[in-house]
Amino acid sequence: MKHRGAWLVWGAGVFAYMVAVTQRTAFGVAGVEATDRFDATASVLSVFTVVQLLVYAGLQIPVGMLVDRFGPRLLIAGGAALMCAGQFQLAVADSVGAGIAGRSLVGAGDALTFISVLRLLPAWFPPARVPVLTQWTGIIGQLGQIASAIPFAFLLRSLGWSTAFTGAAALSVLALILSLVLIRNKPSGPRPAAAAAGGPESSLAAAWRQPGTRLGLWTHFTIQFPGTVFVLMWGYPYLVSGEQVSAPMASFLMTFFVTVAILCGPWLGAWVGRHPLRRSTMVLLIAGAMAAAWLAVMLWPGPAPVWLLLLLVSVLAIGGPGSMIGFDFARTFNPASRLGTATGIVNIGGFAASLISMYLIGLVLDMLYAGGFSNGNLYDLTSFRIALAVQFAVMLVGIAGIFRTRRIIRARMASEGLDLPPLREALARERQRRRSQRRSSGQEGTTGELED
Ligand SMILES: N[C@@H](Cc1c[nH]cn1)C(=O)NCC(=O)O
Repeated sequence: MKHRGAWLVWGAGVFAYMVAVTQRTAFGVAGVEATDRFDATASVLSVFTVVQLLVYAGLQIPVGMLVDRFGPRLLIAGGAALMCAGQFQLAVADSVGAGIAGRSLVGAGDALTFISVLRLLPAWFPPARVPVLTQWTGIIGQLGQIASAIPFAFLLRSLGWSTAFTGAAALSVLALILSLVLIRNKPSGPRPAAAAAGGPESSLAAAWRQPGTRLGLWTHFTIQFPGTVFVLMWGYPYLVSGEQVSAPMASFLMTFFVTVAILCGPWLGAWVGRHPLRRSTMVLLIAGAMAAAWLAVMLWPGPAPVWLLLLLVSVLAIGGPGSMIGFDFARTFNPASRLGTATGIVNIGGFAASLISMYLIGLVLDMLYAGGFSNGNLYDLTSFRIALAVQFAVMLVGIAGIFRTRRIIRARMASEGLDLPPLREALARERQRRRSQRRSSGQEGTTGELED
């Protein structure tokens, strides 16, 4: 049952997440100014991003356990406070060390936010609504990038570094106030399930032992990273220097990425709600589509045509909302008492895979350049394509993880008498269900045939 005030609680949580995404992405917009301010090279600047992501990923499990112990409200507010401190530190920083300290605080505050906001959903909304609302949380959060790309960038260019970062810090003060005023961990009334018995260690061990959590981790690992690597690091230089795309076209492709991610999120959420037993199949299909799109671009003789790049960007963009299926696994396979811990485990996947891939791609590019393969151009098209192909290896690791954990889950289901019908049979039943639904006009079906 949905509870009174649920939308306000969720709204404040989503606002806090959107602000976190703004803080996360603000530094990327300030690259040129940061080079001047810190007198730093490109590789030193990339340390800012890597440290921030490392802090974010490293804190996921402790934060998940803290959410289970103290509830989301305190953590969302704490996250906003840390990000405010981090952006203010950046506003006044004038050395690389001081700047990295600011980015670390931002990464820590960011780490506290997303899984805490997801933790609010099952407490306030009926289970059938949670997959779609999980997607909406992700989608609305991504709009935070627009706040850093437009108003923050405007402040930076017109009023300068310190004012822009102080303004960003002020945004987190607003998120802090709203979360303290509007967010409640759960509706008032009788206390639901008690906290995990046996303390934090056993909650972590129990969440990890649950193969559904690991299936979520491998899901997030496999399909979130190709898009993250593309948007956060290598996509723009690959398009402009490798594929010889003009700068405005590259920016258009990046914007197109966000648009596709926003458009397909609700559809994916609704699909997952209707076909919970086919979630991993959807994940594998998305992974296959990503690998096929990259392969087509890499094998294209010479620079790829724009239509193919649009196709690539669309498929990569589906990875963002697609990876949210990982959180759905965490939610449906774990009791509420350790949901934060399980969600934290899942959320490490995509960020770990992204960091590994970003590093390996840079390493291969450097090796090809040093070996004289790149014709004196670090970002030579063929070298770039070879370097980007390391993503296939990372993806294979993830797919192997999905198959392994899915096999364990299906074996457990079979031992409990829950046999999954073959996909072809399930699809035929689904078609049959749709036909009879159309015939009995006006009657709305709520469950899909694939659920049986
Ligand atoms: N998959 C992303 C969020 C997302 C949703 N739609 C597009 N991207 C994710 O896992 N986010 C975690 C975070 O902290 O932002």
